[in-house]
Amino acid sequence: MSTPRTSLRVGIAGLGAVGRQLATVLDAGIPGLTLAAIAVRDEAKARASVTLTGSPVFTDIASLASHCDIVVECAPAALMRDIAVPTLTAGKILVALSSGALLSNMDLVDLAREHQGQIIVPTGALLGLDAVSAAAEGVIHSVTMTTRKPVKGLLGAKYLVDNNIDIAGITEPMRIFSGTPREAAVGFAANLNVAVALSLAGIGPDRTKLEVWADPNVERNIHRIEVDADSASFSMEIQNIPTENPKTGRITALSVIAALRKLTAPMRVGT
Ligand SMILES: NC(=O)C1=CN([C@@H]2O[C@H](COP(=O)(O)OP(=O)(O)OC[C@H]3O[C@@H](n4cnc5c(N)ncnc54)[C@H](OP(=O)(O)O)[C@@H]3O)[C@@H](O)[C@H]2O)C=CC1
Ligand SMILES: O=C([O-])CC(=O)C(=O)O
Repeated sequence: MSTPRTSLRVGIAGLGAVGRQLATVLDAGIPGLTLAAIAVRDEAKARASVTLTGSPVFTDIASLASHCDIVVECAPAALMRDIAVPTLTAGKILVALSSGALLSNMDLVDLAREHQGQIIVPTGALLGLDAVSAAAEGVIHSVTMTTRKPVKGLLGAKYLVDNNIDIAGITEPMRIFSGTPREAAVGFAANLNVAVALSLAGIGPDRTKLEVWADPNVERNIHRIEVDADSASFSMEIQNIPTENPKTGRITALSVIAALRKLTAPMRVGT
């Protein structure tokens, strides 16, 4: 009989909207995956925010990697390096949700290569990165994404503050940004990680085109993508139901679970 695959120890960095959902699903039991540790900054508050039957270690982000084989980064973007460097230096896997923060820290890819670690950017709150990466094996002519979010999913973004754009009282949809994912990663660090993930799968953060609308008439975070390539043209749209964090869709944590399952599954579906 062959040796059974060992269980991969998963660590969660940041117990917010995504982290709590991930912790709950992992704690309920997924074959091949064990919730080993959670990095938080206020342990008492974190323990009170989630009900777990298992006993993961509660620790800080500097020590997290030492308890795990995989670290899922679901913390504010500004903490990306603090989480990624110890994980990748130890040759482990980093699942990066604050994908916008990767653009200004691309040396992390070299660090992963040097230590045989790996950075996984999951599809997260988006869709279709399988088709976009397949098309990128040929020639993609253009990728355009239009994001439409309720006002509360955008309030407080740096771009709005820096440009004195007031969306609080709008009664009609308002186009608030037209540019690239690279620009959005700076101006909307907590709102448009999906655009950066799309760009990394396709034609990069400077050639991908992005429009962002604040829309008082929608309740979901809606992303529409149009791709024109030499292999296919396709368009797709996702309408995300927000979590308790209005910026974050419910499907985000589920996308991470699906990606983690593929690491040990005897059959993988999708690229
Ligand atoms: N790629 C994608 O598709 C998506 C990416 N995202 C991104 O994923 C990340 C997580 O999203 P979400 O869960 O909604 O965010 P939340 O704001 O709900 O959660 C972030 C958590 O990080 C914690 N945190 C802050 N500082 C530290 C620290 N020093 N050590 C440990 N924990 C800390 C916060 O704790 P405290 O409660 O103490 O403040 C909070 O619980 C964000 O960057 C978001 O932009 C989100 C959705 C989709
Ligand atoms: O891009 C993000 O970080 C989150 C997002 O739009 C969504 O959840 O729909």
